[in-house]
Amino acid sequence: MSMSAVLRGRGSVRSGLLFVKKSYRLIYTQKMAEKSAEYTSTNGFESKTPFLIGVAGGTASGKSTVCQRIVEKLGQQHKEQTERRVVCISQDSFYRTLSPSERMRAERGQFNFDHPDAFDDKKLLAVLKDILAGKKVEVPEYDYITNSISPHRSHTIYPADVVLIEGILVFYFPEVRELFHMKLFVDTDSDTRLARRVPRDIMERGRDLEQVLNQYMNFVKPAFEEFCLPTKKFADVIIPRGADNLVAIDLIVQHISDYLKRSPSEKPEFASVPSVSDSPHRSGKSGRPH
Ligand SMILES: Nc1ncnc2c1ncn2[C@@H]1O[C@H](COP(=O)(O)OP(=O)(O)O)[C@@H](O)[C@H]1O
Ligand SMILES: O=c1ccn([C@@H]2O[C@H](COP(=O)(O)O)[C@@H](O)[C@H]2O)c(=O)[nH]1
Repeated sequence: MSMSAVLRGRGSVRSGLLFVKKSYRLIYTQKMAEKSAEYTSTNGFESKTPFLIGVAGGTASGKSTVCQRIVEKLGQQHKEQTERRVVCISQDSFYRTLSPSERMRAERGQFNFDHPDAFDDKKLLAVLKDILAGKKVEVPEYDYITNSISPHRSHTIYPADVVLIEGILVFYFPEVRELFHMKLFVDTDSDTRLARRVPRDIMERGRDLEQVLNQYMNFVKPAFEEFCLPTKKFADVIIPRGADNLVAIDLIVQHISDYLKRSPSEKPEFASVPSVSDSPHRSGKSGRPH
């Protein structure tokens, strides 16, 4: 693939960042290729550090699903944790511990979990730095029913080649943002996101309809507009329609794969990356309509 191949959709390239609106062709820009060559120094860490990818986007935009697709396409989903070369972390694991009065408000759906202050950004930064330093880290599991970190459940993240961290505000904190080698923004329209969040929160997060809608109107929507949406401008790649966008996901996977091959660190033995023409979308096997 030519280094100067440029995506020529209805997107635009500004200051080396790629803004993609609706249609895609190729996703490499000269700037991105140059950035690949700078892999050893882009975030101030040594060359053996993992390729760190931030995945931002509104609630229920499909961030986790996009990460899952990337893991699958890199052939990692069935590997043991210790063998995985691509791992995913959620920013939700870095919600801070609430005070007793905040906890009472949270139980009534009156705490703003979409505000940057709800996160322990210092801890998130420290953990990401440890990951970049090639250390094994423990990442707690967040419990949306108790609105707190599970005291007894955490995941060990072993040194990996690619680490994805997804969350509504992963691009909000400048020191965290600067660590990423690649920044993705999952751009799914608000109606779709709300339509997905309602059943998810009722079925998986122990809420009732009134609670979900009140929280959405009072906190989630205003905070998305104030804190999350403005971070879209930091993205290298914007993914319209989230996980439905198989073309974008294939191109990103291809880029990660190429990026890793070009780095001076160990060459990962990823499963072969399917070409765009192999994707289920193109071969008519897509499960989900656009
Ligand atoms: N492309 C899609 N089509 C249909 N449902 C989807 C799609 N992407 C995600 N979902 C569903 O929407 C909900 C939120 O998706 P998720 O990936 O967890 O979003 P996020 O991580 O941004 O909160 C989940 O129930 C998921 O199964
Ligand atoms: O205790 C909590 C913690 C978070 N939330 C909501 O979760 C979303 C972020 O998770 P996504 O998977 O990206 O949707 C955020 O909008 C919070 O409102 C919660 O309801 N309770």
